[in-house]
Amino acid sequence: MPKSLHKTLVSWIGGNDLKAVGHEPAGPIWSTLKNIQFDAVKLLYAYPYEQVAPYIALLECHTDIAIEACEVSLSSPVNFGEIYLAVEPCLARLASKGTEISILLSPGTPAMQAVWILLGKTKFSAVFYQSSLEKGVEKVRIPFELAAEFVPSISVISDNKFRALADSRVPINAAFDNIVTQNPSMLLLKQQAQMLAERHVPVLIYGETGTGKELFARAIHNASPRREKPFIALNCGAIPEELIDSTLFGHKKGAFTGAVADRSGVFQQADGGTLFLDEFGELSPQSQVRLLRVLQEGRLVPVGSDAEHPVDVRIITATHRNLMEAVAGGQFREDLFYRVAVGVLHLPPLRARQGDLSLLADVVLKAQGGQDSVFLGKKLSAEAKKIILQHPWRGNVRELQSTLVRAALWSAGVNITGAELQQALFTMPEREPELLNHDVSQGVDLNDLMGELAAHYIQNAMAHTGQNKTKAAKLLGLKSQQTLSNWIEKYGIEQ
Ligand SMILES: Nc1ncnc2c1ncn2[C@@H]1O[C@H](COP(=O)(O)OP(=O)(O)OP(=O)(O)O)[C@@H](O)[C@H]1O
Repeated sequence: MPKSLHKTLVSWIGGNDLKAVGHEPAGPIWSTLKNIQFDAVKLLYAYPYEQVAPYIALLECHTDIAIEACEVSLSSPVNFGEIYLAVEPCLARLASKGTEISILLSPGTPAMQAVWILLGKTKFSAVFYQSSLEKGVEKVRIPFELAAEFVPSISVISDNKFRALADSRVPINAAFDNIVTQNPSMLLLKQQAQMLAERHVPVLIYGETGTGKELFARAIHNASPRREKPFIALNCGAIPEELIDSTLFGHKKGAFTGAVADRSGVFQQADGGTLFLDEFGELSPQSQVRLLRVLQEGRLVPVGSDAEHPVDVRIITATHRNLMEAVAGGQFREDLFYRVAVGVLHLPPLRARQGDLSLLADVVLKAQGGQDSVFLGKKLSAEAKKIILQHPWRGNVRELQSTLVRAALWSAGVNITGAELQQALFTMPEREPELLNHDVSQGVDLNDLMGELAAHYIQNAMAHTGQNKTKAAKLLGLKSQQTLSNWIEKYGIEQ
């Protein structure tokens, strides 16, 4: 039978693919090409050409199918707007030739995966694959229709609108004014959050504690068409397992001991509005199943009741855990992950937000002045600002806020001095590394410990240099590539 369609695999080139250079090709792309028959492969990459060229050459030696690789310039691998603008024309060109598009989801960042799913499930009808060491290459079943279930108006959102929204000159909605920043990556995140606010898609916010996940969630709600309806926040990690069902879905009087009256759950309280599920990664496997069912069916049954209630909430989830890793490790349900991880935002920790410390400090002090006259007119002296800029904030805006409040409370005059700020800082004791913590009286195996240390740094250096032994040896202060190989062999270090 003649082939009617050209079957093309499309993928970003990821770090695990590049590791293959110098050996047999490995990584998700090669595994997929080995296992599934395609007519062509189209690869996008945001790594420097020098790093990618040897990989492509290696692939070409091992396969006869046509390989086309295309460099994409991204200011950040999580920039949704830029990723969209790179990916959309590529898929459009393939679709216009009648190509059967298959997308490999594994390589790339969660933002890249989210854009693949958005486009591959809406504008272009694509088949999805993923490849992992544990499960090999699999076709991915994405058990929902984005266009039908989440974005009924997708067809009326024109490319121009999407492009305009992706363009950083779009004015930020006032709902985002509370998010104080002058850091370029945070400004972009505000733009992306605004894009997501306008559409009824679930949002997943990653970030260390106190980085502003709830602040973003509230801003998304306030900028969305649901702004007049409730915003309900729930910390999933703080609810005991036996109460999670009734907290989420409500209960009938008498459903269990202590249920003295009917009570609505957060889904009902947030009806028509937004439900923010913080510490989402902490939900137990049982709760994950029940939540998934409610999200799939759009209906819930309160504990102890027979009556079904329709669910009309927008879900925003937040976590500090890497959920992709939790999915790979089997602790988090993959189907639930894909259901909530449509719009993904990664909030950087405070220590990575250049330019924000000083600005935030001023805003926090001013805001505190509005709440309590004790703080009115308090200012940071130049010395206090210097200490703030030099302090290794662990990532947390809350830590900065409470330090400033303490310093302002203790300061005698209008100006907070350096000494007053220093006094207000809590310094965390450094944790002694495990490696130095063994009890010698119980005996230690020095060779094992040396091997552990060597493996840690050698693997890091190899990853950092794209598996280039000469460069890695240099980074580790070793004489040559041969010396590095000797270490690898001596301690049996896996690469
Ligand atoms: N960019 C910012 N501008 C102004 N305030 C901020 C900013 N980021 C965080 N904050 C403030 O820091 C505090 C912590 O923020 P938030 O509760 O949103 O963090 P979170 O990531 O949800 O924390 P957790 O993970 O602990 O729940 C809040 O008082 C918030 O207003």
